[in-house]
Amino acid sequence: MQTAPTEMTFFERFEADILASKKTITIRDEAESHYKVGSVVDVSTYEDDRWFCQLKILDVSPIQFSALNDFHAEQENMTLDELKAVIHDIYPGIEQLYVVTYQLVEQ
Ligand SMILES: CC(=O)Nc1cc[nH]c(=O)n1
Repeated sequence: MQTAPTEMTFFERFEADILASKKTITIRDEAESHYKVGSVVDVSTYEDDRWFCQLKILDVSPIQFSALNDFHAEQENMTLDELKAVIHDIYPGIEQLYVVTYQLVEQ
């Protein structure tokens, strides 16, 4: 049994959108999908491990790369083409992914 992670990292380029609640989901691979619904996680930048917020995990649901749609893109504050390119860059060739839906915890 795996323990649920209490931390999450994002690339710096996503920080402003997360803090403005314009990006309300993240799409991760299986290894990064074990978040517990209802938990609050500390969020840091991937590049320099700088803490910048807490997020409450609202949902974790499986999604196939080929099933990503405009609603996912809207929740990522991207076009669908941009989202698919980003996810393909981060997780090349991975079809089974997970949508992690979260809410910014106001500090
Ligand atoms: C660091 C990292 O993997 N960040 C990701 C990955 C997928 N989506 C996202 O928003 N951020």
